[in-house]
Amino acid sequence: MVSLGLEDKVIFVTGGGRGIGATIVSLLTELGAKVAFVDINIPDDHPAAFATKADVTNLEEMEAVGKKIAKKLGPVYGVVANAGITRDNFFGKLSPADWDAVINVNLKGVVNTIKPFVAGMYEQKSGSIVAISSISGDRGNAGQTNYAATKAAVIGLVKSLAREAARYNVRANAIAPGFINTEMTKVIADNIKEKIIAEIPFRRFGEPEDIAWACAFLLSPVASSYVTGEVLRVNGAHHT
Ligand SMILES: CC(=O)CC(=O)SCCNC(=O)CCNC(=O)[C@H](O)C(C)(C)COP(=O)(O)OP(=O)(O)OC[C@H]1O[C@@H](n2cnc3c(N)ncnc32)[C@H](O)[C@@H]1OP(=O)(O)O
Repeated sequence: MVSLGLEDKVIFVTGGGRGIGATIVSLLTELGAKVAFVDINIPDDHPAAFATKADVTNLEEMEAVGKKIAKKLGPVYGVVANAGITRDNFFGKLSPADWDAVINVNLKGVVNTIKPFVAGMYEQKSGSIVAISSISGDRGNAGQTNYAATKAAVIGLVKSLAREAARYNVRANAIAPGFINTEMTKVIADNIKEKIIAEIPFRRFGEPEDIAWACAFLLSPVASSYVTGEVLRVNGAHHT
């Protein structure tokens, strides 16, 4: 029998209440990890070892959550910065508030998610950080200059952090999902969806499980111990 080596590893996920995050929480739990997550709403029927309401835009809240997780579940091995929002519109129509909201959650939120845990990981000389970027940060997407800017920024963050963290045996990677069937993509108008699907060789969106398995791979100290500073595209070859 082989294993991904995630049994009893404490892993923290943001935005774990629904969508891709909820699927990541379920899969990691099934793989034996002790999973903790935050979201702005917590569903009643989640499988995690610990869940609490918290806002990723608030560093103090995230630091308090970090302390609670360590106390309840033990030292954190893995962090998945998944929480994200969209405020789509064409560049000329995006308001300053649309920029601020997206930057606060998708970029500062990722910083606030990782920050409380790095010192502990460095001390343990073990850890894996995964940030959820996006195809929009990789190739751009009309209507998403704000979202794409934050998702590209996260790639720069992770690549730089990987270089800093390697000496402590801590890895940092990003996943760039393509269009995945979740609430976030459900709201795209049908005529736009058709155009997007026509560009995807598979002619369909991906599923949250596709991202959850990529995440399990990047967290695994067995499967990806020499992978760091990498961006794993999971997008059905929706590249250009
Ligand atoms: C990928 C992830 O990581 C997850 C996600 O974010 S999922 C959400 C992804 N978001 C998108 O793809 C943006 C989709 N676009 C929109 O929601 C809207 O177009 C908008 C809010 C940006 C603007 O709305 P609007 O001002 O009413 O303009 P709208 O009529 O929709 O679009 C104008 C034209 O641009 C096209 N268009 C808009 N966004 C497009 C896109 N992303 N790709 C291709 N074509 C697009 C429309 O089809 C339309 O074409 P026609 O004039 O030929 O009909």
